[in-house]
Amino acid sequence: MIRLTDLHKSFGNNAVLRGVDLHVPKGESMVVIGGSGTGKSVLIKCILGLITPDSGVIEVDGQDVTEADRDAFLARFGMLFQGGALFDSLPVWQNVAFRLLRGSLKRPKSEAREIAIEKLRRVGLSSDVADRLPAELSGGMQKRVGLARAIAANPEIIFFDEPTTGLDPIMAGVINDLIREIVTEMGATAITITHDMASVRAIADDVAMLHAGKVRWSGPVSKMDDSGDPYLHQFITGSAEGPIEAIR
Ligand SMILES: Nc1ncnc2c1ncn2[C@@H]1O[C@H](COP(=O)(O)OP(=O)(O)OP(=O)(O)O)[C@@H](O)[C@H]1O
Repeated sequence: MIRLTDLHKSFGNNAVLRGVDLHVPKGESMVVIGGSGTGKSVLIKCILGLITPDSGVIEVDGQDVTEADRDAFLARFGMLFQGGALFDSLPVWQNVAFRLLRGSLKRPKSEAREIAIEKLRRVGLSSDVADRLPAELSGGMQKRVGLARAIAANPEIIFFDEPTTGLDPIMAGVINDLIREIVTEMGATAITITHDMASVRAIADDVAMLHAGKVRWSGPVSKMDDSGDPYLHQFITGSAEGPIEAIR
């Protein structure tokens, strides 16, 4: 369970988060949407402790994250970064097993490799990909490798940052379906940031829309189309007409 209460964060006079409240129950898939610059990445970075909020409380399973042991806390998270963020000089399997080869999750090398190959298989990649370099793979394959890395240590909580950016619609659909399947089978709590409405519909149990520093609307994905909220409606229909300024 992740709970954010009255989270504030400014950079100079740019007040990005202005009282964000958000609750993600255990095992649920929450998708956060909102225009560019509304603070979606800042929100995730606050949860991970990469950015310190100015005020507000972040709890994971009822514990205030500022009181948690850092290593043990981070070991519970998996993250699929925007653009994959693979290490070019490391073979695919070492990218997948990155966190299993060092730090508190460290395993013997042969075991880490075995886990990497199993996770690669889970995302639809065969073992002969393991010793290739990321640059030798297509964008869709790299995204799968990033996904395999995110789940390598069986995290309880997974963040997906723009998981389909740069992929063609068919590959995006494949990645969306994989994310949904994996989150369900792992029983993980997931938070996804995306602009891709197809992703929202494929991945979300619940949706939260950030606007003007707050959660403008949140609710089950099934209620999104009939929310009656003009901001959400404009966003999901991609319309230039509506309360959200199209020029930013
Ligand atoms: N470390 C930082 N220092 C100063 N300003 C920052 C920092 N990180 C983010 N910001 C600002 O916070 C605002 C929100 O940024 P953020 O990256 O969270 O937006 P976003 O909603 O994820 O946007 P996008 O959809 O375009 O990725 C922006 O105005 C950005 O310039």
